Amino acid sequence: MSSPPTDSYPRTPSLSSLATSVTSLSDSSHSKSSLTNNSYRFGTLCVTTEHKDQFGASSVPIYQTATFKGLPGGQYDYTRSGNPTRTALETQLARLYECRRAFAVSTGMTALDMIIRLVSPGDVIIAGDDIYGGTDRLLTFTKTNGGADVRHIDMTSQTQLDAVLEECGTKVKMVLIESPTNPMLKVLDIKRIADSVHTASPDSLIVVDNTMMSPYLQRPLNLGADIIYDSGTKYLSGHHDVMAGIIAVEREEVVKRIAFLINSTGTGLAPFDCHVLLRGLKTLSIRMDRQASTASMVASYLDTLGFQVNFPGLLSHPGRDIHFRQADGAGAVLSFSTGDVAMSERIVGGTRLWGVSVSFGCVNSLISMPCVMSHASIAADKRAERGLPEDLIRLCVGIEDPRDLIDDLERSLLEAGAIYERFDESASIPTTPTSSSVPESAHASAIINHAFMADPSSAESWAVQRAKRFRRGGVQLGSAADADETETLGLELGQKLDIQQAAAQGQEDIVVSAPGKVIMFGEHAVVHGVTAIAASINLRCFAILSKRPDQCLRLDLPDMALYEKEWPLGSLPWDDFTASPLSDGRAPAELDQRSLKALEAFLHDDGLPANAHVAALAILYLYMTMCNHGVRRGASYCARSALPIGAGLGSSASYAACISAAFLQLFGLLSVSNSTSIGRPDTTYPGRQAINNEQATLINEWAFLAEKVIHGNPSGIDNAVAVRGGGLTFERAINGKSGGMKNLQGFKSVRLLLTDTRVPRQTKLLVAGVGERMTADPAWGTRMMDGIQSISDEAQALLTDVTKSRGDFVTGLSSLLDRNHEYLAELGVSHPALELIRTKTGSAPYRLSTKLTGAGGGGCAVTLIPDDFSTDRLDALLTELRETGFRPYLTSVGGSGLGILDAAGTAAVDLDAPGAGGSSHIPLRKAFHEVTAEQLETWAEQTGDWLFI
Ligand SMILES: Nc1ncnc2c1ncn2[C@@H]1O[C@H](COP(=O)(O)OP(=O)(O)O)[C@@H](O)[C@H]1O
Ligand SMILES: C[C@@](O)(CCOP(=O)(O)O)CC(=O)O
Repeated sequence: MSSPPTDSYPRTPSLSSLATSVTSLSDSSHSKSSLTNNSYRFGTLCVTTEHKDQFGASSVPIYQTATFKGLPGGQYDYTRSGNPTRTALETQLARLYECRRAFAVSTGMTALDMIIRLVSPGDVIIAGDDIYGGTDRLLTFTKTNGGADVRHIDMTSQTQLDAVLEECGTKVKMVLIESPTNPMLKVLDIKRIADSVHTASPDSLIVVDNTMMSPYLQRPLNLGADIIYDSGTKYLSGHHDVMAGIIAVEREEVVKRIAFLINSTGTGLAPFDCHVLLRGLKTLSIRMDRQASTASMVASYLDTLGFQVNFPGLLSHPGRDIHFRQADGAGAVLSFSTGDVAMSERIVGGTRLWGVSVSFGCVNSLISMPCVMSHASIAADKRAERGLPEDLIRLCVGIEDPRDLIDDLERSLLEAGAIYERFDESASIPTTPTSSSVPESAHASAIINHAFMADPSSAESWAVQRAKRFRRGGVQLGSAADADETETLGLELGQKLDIQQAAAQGQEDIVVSAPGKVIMFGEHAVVHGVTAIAASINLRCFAILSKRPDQCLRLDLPDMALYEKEWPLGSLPWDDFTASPLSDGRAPAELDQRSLKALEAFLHDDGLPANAHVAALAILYLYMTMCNHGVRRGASYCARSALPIGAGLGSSASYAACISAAFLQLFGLLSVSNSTSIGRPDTTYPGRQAINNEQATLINEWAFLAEKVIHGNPSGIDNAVAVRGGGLTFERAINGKSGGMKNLQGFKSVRLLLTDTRVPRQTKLLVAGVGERMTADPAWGTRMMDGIQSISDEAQALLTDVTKSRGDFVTGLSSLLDRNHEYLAELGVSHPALELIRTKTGSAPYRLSTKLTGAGGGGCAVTLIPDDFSTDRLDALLTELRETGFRPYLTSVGGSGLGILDAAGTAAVDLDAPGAGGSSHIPLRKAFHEVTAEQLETWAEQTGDWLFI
């Protein structure tokens, strides 16, 4: 086997000539020596070299010299042609590859370049269709620059191979293969390919890229290959600190030609790099063992999660049997598809321990998306043609503790919405060496760690058990028929989860509601410190929040142009979102402008109307702020309002109160129980006072924050009413005033007509407009504010004066309404439509008092209906208003504030079901979506017991 090099290629001197004091282990370099592969096993070969030097150096010295002195005929003259450090490395590589001769060149691509130069123009090279991007690039260059004719085929297909062999016959001079392939991990039958190619074209060289396996796991020269090349940058060196390429050859004539090319082109590996590679080789087998066993765990983990995993170690791998016939292990590279490029990008970007990097074989684990990284040089259409999925993720497993690697991957998968947690008990996590049952001492934990690592099968089953805690998110689109039967929680790519099953798994829904309001006196002025008087109305906003085990947030806002959005949590702009709750979970006093901007930028180009945009913004702002308390929780949230929106009846505040109460519960910052619902004084809302004052304050503070997102500079009155209910006076803490609110009972018996002009307007702009006018003319502003304050004072007195007759009370209130409206008109917030309603309601035969309510500029007018106002007249008025195009609502005021559905009493009711009224149970969320706006109130009442503030 050992045949000394001849003069036709660079001299490769005997190392023994350098030794003076060390017993020679070999008398010939680049040969299988007395320390043969038969004598020692691979791991031993790795750490024993044939090197000997004149001083007995234990480690191969670095001959950092370009030239060697001496007369012609010496063993070395010029490092391009040969260098003792390179000789030592090449000798070692030849032992590991069990070959006649190994060469070390500057990179793996250099190795391929040297090999490709062995063919001539017109020759045919057959290459696989799943090859490294750099290989593809070099082959394309060869093909397009008058070199060989390159044919890419699926090398797993004997038919395709036979077809090219048949067509090209002996013109086939080289076949390039890799097994397993990179990155699809397809397995090729090396022996079968070598045999059929050699039969069809005996001169053809079978070239195997063995980088994925290294000589430790696979030695293709024994399978009929002629040349092996290996990127030494990968497993051979193992630390990503050197670049190198290896060519291993058995046939002597090939040895000569390769040696000639390397010498001629000067591509031999530099001495220092040879030294680094030699050092890396010592740990090759031990690294590979660890990396491969962890890779097996990771592959089983991902496979159990339900991903399409490519790894020859998996029982399901189609090439498994062939692989284990020709290789000693499955290796440490695997790939998997998620079904969605963006999701894959999030997974790759979300890992911390797995480094995002090209290449593989390092002691550190790496993650990449081949299509945008290592294989980006292959054109997209070619990638598609060759079946390389754009969403493919490649994992190159290192030597870290496998549990940390799985922890890191799992977190990223969760954050990307690729998996979500199951809640069924059968999926409990197995006891692991890191669990709390493990003794604390360092010694004990070392023993357990050792046992864990030393038993690959138990480690693998640990990984499988662990994966069973999760379900896969994304893809797996259900059929249209499925869609009717299961409730789509809107997982990004249509993953379906039966809501009843979800409920059975403990994912109960949170249902909340909050009332709208009518401002009787003091709107706008309240922003500037004047007392306002307001009361809740019996039209409410409702919201349902379903906890989701996956890491996604979904918003359904049917009232906002059917706004439907879903985001994997990992895709939200966390980096720039720094707002967080106070340490006790309370709301920060002010909006964090940076966080708000980040969210605005995130939602910026969603192409939706501004009101939908701001509605989503409010939810996301509260949600992300609460998340920054410590934990991110997936949820689907849907809000619907029985209130007219943007009509001045506090739809935004009731909406904000719902967001607050729902998400506070999601994050466990609020939990209410009906055990406190003592007293139940209000017969309409049996659970009244079940939510205590402290909880009401918490909800109100968060609701105010959401109102700020929607309104910019609200006074806080709307959300105070939406949360507290009833009637109240409200003063903003501004201009040195302490601010506060007081309950008022007087409204309870008042009948109001609210007439929606249906003229859209924006509170934010109207409030800002008044502010600007006041700044421009402070004296005018003061006059306005003082006037409105005195109206509020009079109204307060009236509402609390128990001595007043009912008639005087109503008349007094009516005149205050008229006076207040005049001020509002002077503030510039009325509208012709509002004035028309005033005219209609104020003229004969009705003679009623009306004012605008809320921000004005359109929106609603409020008309006081005296107790003795006849039904006929009222009907006539309603008809007239409707015919004019307005939308009148008769309402009572002073109802309950924020309510939470008592989970214990939860039952979904289908109002349309035969014999409805509670008998037919359908998923809560589904019912919530399906009932009409008018049915919402009834649906809510029938659904269960409500707890109120
Ligand atoms: N049911 C709802 N769904 C989504 N967003 C809502 C809902 N109700 C209110 N909003 C938000 O509040 C805004 C209305 O606020 P605003 O103009 O002050 O009117 P209002 O006087 O009714 O509070 C809407 O544009 C939207 O952003
Ligand atoms: C105009 C204002 O006084 C009341 C809110 O009006 P509206 O319900 O958003 O139309 C503003 C505020 O108090 O924040």
